[in-house]
Amino acid sequence: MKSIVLNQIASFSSVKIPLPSSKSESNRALVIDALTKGENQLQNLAEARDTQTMIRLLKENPPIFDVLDAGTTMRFLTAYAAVTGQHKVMTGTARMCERPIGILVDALREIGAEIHYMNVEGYPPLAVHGLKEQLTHRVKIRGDVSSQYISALLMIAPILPEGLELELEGKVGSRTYIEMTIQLMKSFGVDCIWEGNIIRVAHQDYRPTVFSVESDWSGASYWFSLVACAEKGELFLEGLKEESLQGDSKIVEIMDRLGVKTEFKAGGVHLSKQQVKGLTSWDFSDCPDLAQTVAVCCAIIGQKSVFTGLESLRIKETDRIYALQQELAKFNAILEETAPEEFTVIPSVEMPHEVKIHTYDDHRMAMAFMPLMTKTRVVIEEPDVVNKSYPSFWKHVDLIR
Ligand SMILES: O=C(O)C1=C[C@@H](OP(=O)(O)O)[C@@H](O)[C@H](O)C1
Ligand SMILES: C=C(OP(=O)(O)O)C(=O)O
Repeated sequence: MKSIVLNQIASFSSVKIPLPSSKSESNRALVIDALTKGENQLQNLAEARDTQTMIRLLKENPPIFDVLDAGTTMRFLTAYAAVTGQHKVMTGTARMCERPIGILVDALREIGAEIHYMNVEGYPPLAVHGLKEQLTHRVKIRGDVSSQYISALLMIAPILPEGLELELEGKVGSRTYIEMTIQLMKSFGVDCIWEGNIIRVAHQDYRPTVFSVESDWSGASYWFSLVACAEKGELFLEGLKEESLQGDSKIVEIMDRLGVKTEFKAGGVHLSKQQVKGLTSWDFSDCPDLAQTVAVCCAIIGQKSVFTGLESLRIKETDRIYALQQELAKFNAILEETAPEEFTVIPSVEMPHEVKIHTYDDHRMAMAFMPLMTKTRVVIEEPDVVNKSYPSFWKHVDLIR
């Protein structure tokens, strides 16, 4: 599909949204399942392309692991191939081959894996020749580029004959995703000890487990934003629970400030409108995937706000800072770098009659701009990008229209 047209709709009545499952939880459960040779029962796995790609590669076990544009699949399967002693080529889309992986490769090489860059040093494609012998159980690793390298190493750590001790250096971004990995490993019977900047994992066995994946809080964020932007409207988001492994559940707190009341009920959450309390600033270090949702929401509802912790956005599916700046400008809003690594959202003062949003091969660009339909007619280009994490997204948008 070339584009999708969202006609203006300022209000809607009560609608139920059957949220998809989390791709982050699914991809961790799948790697752990593969490491335990599939003795688990995994329920509610995500429909996300990133998860379906993981399932297919693990099942078919081709010599080339083409992960497409899935960051977790690339990072987790590189570590998986290394620890299981396999010869694999790891590759993906052109953009995936621009997303750094050197920090993970260095750590795996120190542990004893043989890995070669096939094109550019520090980036996929890679030729992985698995580990023959563990050379060390102590590795230092930078925490400020991607937490996925740390999660990848943690999940293979109990399989290593000597276990693993990771020393995290510098600022640790996306910390909640590391916590998610540790919690998930615990569900499968493995203990990690995290003290200060050291995480220790002894050699131990994963225990066969029945594991059910939760609904996706990152996907839920677009619906929170829709309620914040609408004149009137209520939503019921199915499957979300108050206690979650996902750091993106922070959206409840953020949206409480932007005019959304959240009530946890049996079977999900009920969202309704409340008075805007104001959001003067927010640090997105622990929830980078929420930044686009919240930036667009602030720009629409007239909330000037200062955002920090956006460093990792430049190396995701696209340069998300650049993409946001370009697309917000189309309805006269600004994302301005007001200090090093500090960005201010300056809301729209005048809304055009139609806005055409370019999506930059980034699912979150398409979904974050959907709530703009409460103010004007929106055309979203290449809407199928949502398949990466939320293939049923536009079907769910149709429930509102
Ligand atoms: O571990 C995960 O499941 C993820 C970690 C985050 O990436 P970084 O650690 O690279 O910030 C996040 O942006 C991504 O969508 C999913
Ligand atoms: C950054 C994302 O995913 P990944 O890094 O796994 O490609 C995302 O889903 O927003």
